Amino acid sequence: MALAWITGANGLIGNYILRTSALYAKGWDARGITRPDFDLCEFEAVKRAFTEQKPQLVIHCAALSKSPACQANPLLARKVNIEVTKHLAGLAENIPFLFFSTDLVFDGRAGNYDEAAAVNPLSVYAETKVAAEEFVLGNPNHTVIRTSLNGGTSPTGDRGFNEEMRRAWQAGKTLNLFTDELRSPIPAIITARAVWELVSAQKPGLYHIAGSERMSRWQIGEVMAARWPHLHPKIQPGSLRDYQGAPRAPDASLNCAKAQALLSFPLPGLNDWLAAYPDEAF
Ligand SMILES: NC(=O)C1=CN([C@@H]2O[C@H](COP(=O)(O)OP(=O)(O)OC[C@H]3O[C@@H](n4cnc5c(N)ncnc54)[C@H](OP(=O)(O)O)[C@@H]3O)[C@@H](O)[C@H]2O)C=CC1
Ligand SMILES: Cc1cn([C@H]2C[C@H](O)[C@@H](COP(=O)(O)OP(=O)(O)O[C@H]3O[C@@H](C)C(=O)[C@@H](O)[C@H]3O)O2)c(=O)[nH]c1=O
Repeated sequence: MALAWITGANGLIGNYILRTSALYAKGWDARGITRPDFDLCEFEAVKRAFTEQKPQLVIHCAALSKSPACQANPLLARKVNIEVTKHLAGLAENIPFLFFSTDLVFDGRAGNYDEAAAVNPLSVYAETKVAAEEFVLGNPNHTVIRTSLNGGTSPTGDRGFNEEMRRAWQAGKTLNLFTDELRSPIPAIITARAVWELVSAQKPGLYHIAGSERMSRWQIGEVMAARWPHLHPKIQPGSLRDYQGAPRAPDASLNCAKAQALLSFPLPGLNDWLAAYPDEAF
């Protein structure tokens, strides 16, 4: 079987892509590339490993993936999210390369964005993603996947939006959740299945892969609270107007019709998926 590198494999999405490879990617020998293997900013070490291992596919999930962290450390955000991506895409020039971008490349004024919509990043995180996308899409054999809030169980237990909420409630905190911020939340295990199907389709390019239901952060909080009543979850309605950080996109919901046309299954809405899998760890 041909070797596939999954960078960021200790993270939320990368770990699901790795874990589901036996199920959804039978032709691939998926190898997780994690920070303990090497720091992706050490370009010589990365090049040596790439030359020795000769992967035939790279799914690049590694990133500085939290908006606040990127806002606080723009240089590191650009190094990891742009320069690392450029280096890996360069090494993978002649093989399929898939890069993860975000719904936050949009300013959220319209919502229901398709792949033809104009980007307008409002944060450092989003700016780094736009710059990396442009480089990756310069290679017609490479792919950019824009996704929205992903949930699930991560190796560190704190990477999914659902995990962040659960930890806050376990600590007795009250979550102030925006009623006026809309996203397209998706279980990361669904993202992983869709990514493997895109790999099999061998149709590189730009794709949106996200949940089919547009939800506010408040609505997401309500469904999470209903799933864990034993945590006595406390939420209160909040507004973007009161947020002190970088400007936020009011409606970054994604239109995923282009990817959906290639998938063997319907991209679910979060509510429907949670109802269908009440016992799934989430
Ligand atoms: N999760 C979400 O809701 C969304 C995610 N995305 C994008 O999807 C991709 C995957 O996101 P997600 O899985 O949530 O991210 P995580 O933060 O869960 O995982 C990112 C991984 O990248 C690794 N990493 C970061 N810097 C380096 C480095 N210098 N060398 C080696 N490894 C490094 C981290 O290692 P370590 O564990 O050691 O810190 C971590 O395991 C990212 O590009 C993100 O921007 C886009 C939209 C939504
Ligand atoms: C959702 C939300 C956040 N916040 C605050 C908490 C936090 O400090 C800050 C940033 O929110 P988030 O951490 O959700 O970051 P956000 O900008 O929503 O980005 C998220 O979506 C995509 C892009 C990802 O990559 C995820 O990893 C995650 O970073 O806003 C609220 O006060 N109320 C809310 O309802």
